Amino acid sequence: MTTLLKVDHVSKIFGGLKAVEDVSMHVETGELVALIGPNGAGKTTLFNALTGVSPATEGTVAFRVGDEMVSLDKKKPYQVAKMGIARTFQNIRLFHQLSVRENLQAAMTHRYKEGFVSSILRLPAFAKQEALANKWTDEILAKLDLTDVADVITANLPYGTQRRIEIARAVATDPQLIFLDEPAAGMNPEETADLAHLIKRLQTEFGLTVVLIEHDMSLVMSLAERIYVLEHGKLIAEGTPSEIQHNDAVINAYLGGGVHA
Ligand SMILES: Nc1ncnc2c1ncn2[C@@H]1O[C@H](COP(=O)(O)OP(=O)(O)OP(=O)(O)O)[C@@H](O)[C@H]1O
Repeated sequence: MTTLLKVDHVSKIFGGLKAVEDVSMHVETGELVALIGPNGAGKTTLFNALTGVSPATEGTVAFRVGDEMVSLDKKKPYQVAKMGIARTFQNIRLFHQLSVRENLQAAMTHRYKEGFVSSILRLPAFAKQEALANKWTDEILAKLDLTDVADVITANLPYGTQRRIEIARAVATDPQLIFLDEPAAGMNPEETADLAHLIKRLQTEFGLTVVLIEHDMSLVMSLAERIYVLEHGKLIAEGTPSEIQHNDAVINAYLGGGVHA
């Protein structure tokens, strides 16, 4: 196994609040890892620190590019995306007035190598790129069962489908690593079962490394190979689903909520 993402002693402070405190973790290439913890534990803050959305106050983050581990510190979200890291958000952030296809194509723009002049003059090289992007879009739409709704305005689609489109859009950026922030939030049991299948496919079929924040414990326990647990900004445990379910510190953190699948 090779390490794809390495997080060393990351902290994030908001005013006087240490939302994330001295977190170190690693993600191996091809793994499906979950990050869990009670409400307000700092999970989204950590995702934001790792993806340049709201940089860490302290610590370092490195991502593998070829044989090298490259620092993500001070990188802007678009630079992080270009390096091969995609993410979805807890609250859906699609272009709601655009079609599904247009949402995916907007996510692909950094794949275009041709410049502005080539694009406005519609030079042959640009037309070739555009044809390739259309082909990629069709492939992703088909693989994520979205072909039937490709030309529908996303605002008019059910919530579960919008969540799937968010994942499709993240896939369209051609990432190596994908962060999913509470993808099952607000889904009914049937949608959640479909989602679990899709997340597994991201790993097995699309060859992606997946890091998942999720409150649905049965989803986490059935999908994750390894789990990190945050409480009050600190990592309190790391292990396999079975180890986590029997970890006293984790059971205490969830007391009343239940960590069992
Ligand atoms: N921009 C911000 N400014 C100040 N405090 C913040 C900010 N963002 C988050 N926090 C605080 O940081 C702590 C961690 O929040 P965060 O959203 O990361 O937790 P979480 O584990 O993702 O929670 P949930 O599971 O409820 O989504 C909380 O106390 C929250 O109020």
